[in-house]
Amino acid sequence: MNKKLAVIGASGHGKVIAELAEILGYQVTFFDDAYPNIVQVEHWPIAGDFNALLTHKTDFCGAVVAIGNANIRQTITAKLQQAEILTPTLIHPTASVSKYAEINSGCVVMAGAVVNAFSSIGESCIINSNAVVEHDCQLGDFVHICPNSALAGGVSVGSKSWVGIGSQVKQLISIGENSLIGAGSTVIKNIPDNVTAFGSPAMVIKNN
Ligand SMILES: CC(=O)SCCNC(=O)CCNC(=O)[C@H](O)C(C)(C)COP(=O)(O)OP(=O)(O)OC[C@H]1O[C@@H](n2cnc3c(N)ncnc32)[C@H](O)[C@@H]1OP(=O)(O)O
Repeated sequence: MNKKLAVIGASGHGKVIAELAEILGYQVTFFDDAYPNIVQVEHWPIAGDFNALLTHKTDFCGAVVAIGNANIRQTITAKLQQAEILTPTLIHPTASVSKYAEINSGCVVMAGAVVNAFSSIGESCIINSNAVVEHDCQLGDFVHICPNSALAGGVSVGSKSWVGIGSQVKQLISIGENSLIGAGSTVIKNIPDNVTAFGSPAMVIKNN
């Protein structure tokens, strides 16, 4: 079986994904639009830009978008789907994912993360190292739950929102779409769409 996986984005996040993919038995090839200005990331060569991947797509069993920016992740994911390139979900062996949870395609679930029963994770989400998504949470597409953040039971997070590192969200809270929760926040009231909020308790600071 072809286990050659394209990783798009030669970033720090890309390096973590590359190692995760290797742990899962894939052979990693990077693609990045900075090519040919950048031809290598650590010991991994960069094979070309995104168009090069499209040209050689039949060489690969799929691709992972290793880009933190949700809008860019969304755009590239759409192009991959248009090109009929599969976007597998990668789950680290030390992550704990309930058999009753649903995780859509293109997600990465990093080391030590927990996704508990009856939670639903949208497309191309990042559940980062040691993040906790408790029972009955609903995450839209392209969400990022940063390292060491915890969503209590029944929390919803709208598409393209970002919960910053080391934050916690009280049970049944709703965070809107395209919103950003700053690092180290405690969210105890609902957060609307398109805002940045931070602090303990988290307050809306600005419109995005
Ligand atoms: C594997 C990984 O690396 S995953 C990435 C993890 N990274 C994160 O989670 C980062 C999340 N980002 C943040 O927390 C950012 O600080 C943001 C987005 C909330 C704000 O960023 P900016 O809009 O650039 O704000 P800026 O840095 O200019 O700060 C503005 C003010 O808010 C304060 N502030 C910024 N972030 C926070 C925060 N999280 N909590 C409390 N205060 C904050 C600053 O101290 C500053 O205060 P001052 O005006 O009194 O000096």
